[in-house]
Amino acid sequence: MHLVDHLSSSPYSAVLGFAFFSYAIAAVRKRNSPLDKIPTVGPSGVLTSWIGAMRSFRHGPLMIQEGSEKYPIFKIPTFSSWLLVVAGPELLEDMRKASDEQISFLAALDASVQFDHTISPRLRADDAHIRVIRGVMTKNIGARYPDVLDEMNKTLESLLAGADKDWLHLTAFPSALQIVSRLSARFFSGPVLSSNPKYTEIMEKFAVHVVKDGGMLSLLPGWLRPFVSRIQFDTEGNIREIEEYLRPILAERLERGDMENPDADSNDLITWLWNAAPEAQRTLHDIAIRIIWLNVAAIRTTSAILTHVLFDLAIYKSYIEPLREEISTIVEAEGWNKVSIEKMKKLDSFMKESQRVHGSDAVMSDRLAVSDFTFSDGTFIPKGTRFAVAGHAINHDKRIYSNPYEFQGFRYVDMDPSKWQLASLSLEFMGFGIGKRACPGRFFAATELKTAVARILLDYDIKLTDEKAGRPKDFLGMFMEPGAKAKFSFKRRVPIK
Ligand code: HEM
Repeated sequence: MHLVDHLSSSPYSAVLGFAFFSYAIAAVRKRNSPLDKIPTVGPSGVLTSWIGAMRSFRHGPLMIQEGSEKYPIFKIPTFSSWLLVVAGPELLEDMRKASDEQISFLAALDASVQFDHTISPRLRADDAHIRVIRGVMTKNIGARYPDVLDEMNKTLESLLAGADKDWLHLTAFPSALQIVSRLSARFFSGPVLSSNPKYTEIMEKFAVHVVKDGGMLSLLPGWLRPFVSRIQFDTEGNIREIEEYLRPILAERLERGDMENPDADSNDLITWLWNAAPEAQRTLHDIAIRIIWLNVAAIRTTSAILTHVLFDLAIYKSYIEPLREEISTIVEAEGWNKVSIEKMKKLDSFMKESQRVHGSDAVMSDRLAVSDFTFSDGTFIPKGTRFAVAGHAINHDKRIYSNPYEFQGFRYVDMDPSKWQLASLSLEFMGFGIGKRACPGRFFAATELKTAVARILLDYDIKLTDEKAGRPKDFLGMFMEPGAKAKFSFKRRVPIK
C-alpha cells in the first residue's frame, strides 16, 4: 500500500489532521498577533519557538544580552509565553514617564508573588506603606541613624564572635540575611523586636516564602492556589505570630497617646503606618501585613547586594586600604552619622560597581499593560501584555560603560552624584528600578549597606573561604543569586574595646 493511502486509512490520519489543523490555527493567530511585529531573539516559528524556549531556559541572560545589543525592544520564547524585553533608552524613557493607569508595576508584581495567598489581599486596600517610605521614613533616616549603627555593632558582635583569634567561616548569603533582617527590624520596629530571633526568623521566612512560593503558585490555575498555598506555608499562623509581637507595643503607644507626638522610642514604622493608614485600616492586622511586606521588599534585595559587595572586597583586595583610609578619616573627623556616611564617596562607588556588575537580574522592573500601550517609536503592545527591562544587559552596555565586564571599584567617584550615587536613579543604570514605582527604600538601603560594609571593613579582614573555587556563579535562571552555599571568612583586626 502507498504511504499516503496507509496514512489516510489509519488512526494516524486523524492525529496528523488534528496536528495540521492546530498548527494552521496557531500560525494564523501568530501572524495576527501584534507581538509578531516585535523582533525575536531565537527561532520564532510556531514549532521552532519551542527550541528557542529550551535555549532561553538554559541561556536566557545571554539571549537577552544579544537582543539588547540589536534591538530597543524584542522578545524571547519561554515555555509559558513570550518574554518581552525593553532595552533602548527612548523606550525606557517612555516607561519612566508612563502612569500606573497605563502600565502597572503592582499588577505585574502581584501576578508573580500572589499577594492574596502569600501575605493578604488587604495589602491592596491602600498604598499607605509606600507613602510612609517615600515620606516620613526617608526623612527620619538621619534621626534614627544611631539605632542602625547600634544594631550593626550588636549584630557583628554576635555573628562574628568567633573571629577574634582565627578565621571564622560563614555561609555568605544566610549571614548577610541575618545582618540585614536585624538592621531592618531595628529601624522598622525597635530594639525589642530586632533582638528577638524568633521575630527576625519569621520575617526571613516570609522573605523566602513570598518570592519562591509566590512564583510557584503563579504557575498553577487560580482555583488550586489557595489549597497549595496552605500546604506550603502557614501564612495566617505566621501573620498571627507577628501580630502577637506587635500587639503590646502598639497597645502601649496608644495608651500613652504617643502616636501623634512620637518620642525617640516610638518614632518608627509602627507609628508611621498607624498615622498614615485610613481609619478603616488602623488595625493590628493591617499594620502587621504592611510591616511583613516591607520586610520582604527590604531583606532579600539588600542581603543580596551586601553579599555581592563582600565577595568583591574579598576578591579585589587592592581596594581595601583606600576604602579603610576614607572611612576612618571621615569617622575620626565627623563620627558616625548619616551625613558622614554620605561623604564616603569611594565606598559608595565601590558598592555601586558591585551592584552594576553582579546585582541586577537579567530582567527586572516587570510591568503589565493595563490599557493598550504604544511606545514613542510606534511599537504597540496590547492591554494585558507583560514586559520587563533588560537590567543586567543595560548595566553591561559598552555604549554606556568602558570595559563593562571589568570591575572598576572607583568608576563613579568623580561622576555626577545626581546620576551616579548608589541611591540615584538613571536609565543607564538598572539597580533600583525605573519611574514612579522605582524602589522607595533605596535611600535607607544605601545608608544601611554603607554602614554595614564600613563597620566590617574597619574591624575585620575578609577573604573567600575557598579562594581556589573563586566567586560562585551569579545567575540562577534569569535571577542574580549570590550563591546559596559559598562561604566567606572573617578575622578581627582590631581588639575589642
Ligand atoms: C539594595 C537594596 C534594594 C534593592 C536593590 C531594591 C530594588 C528594588 C527594585 C528593583 C524595585 C522595583 C522597581 C521597579 O520595578 O521599577 C523595588 C521596589 C520596592 N522596594 Fe526596593 N530595593 C532595595 C531595598 C529596599 C528597602 C530597604 C525597602 C524598604 C524600606 C524597599 C522597599 C521597596 C518597595 C516597598 C518596593 C515597591 C514599590 C512600589 O510599590 O511602588 N526596597 N526595589
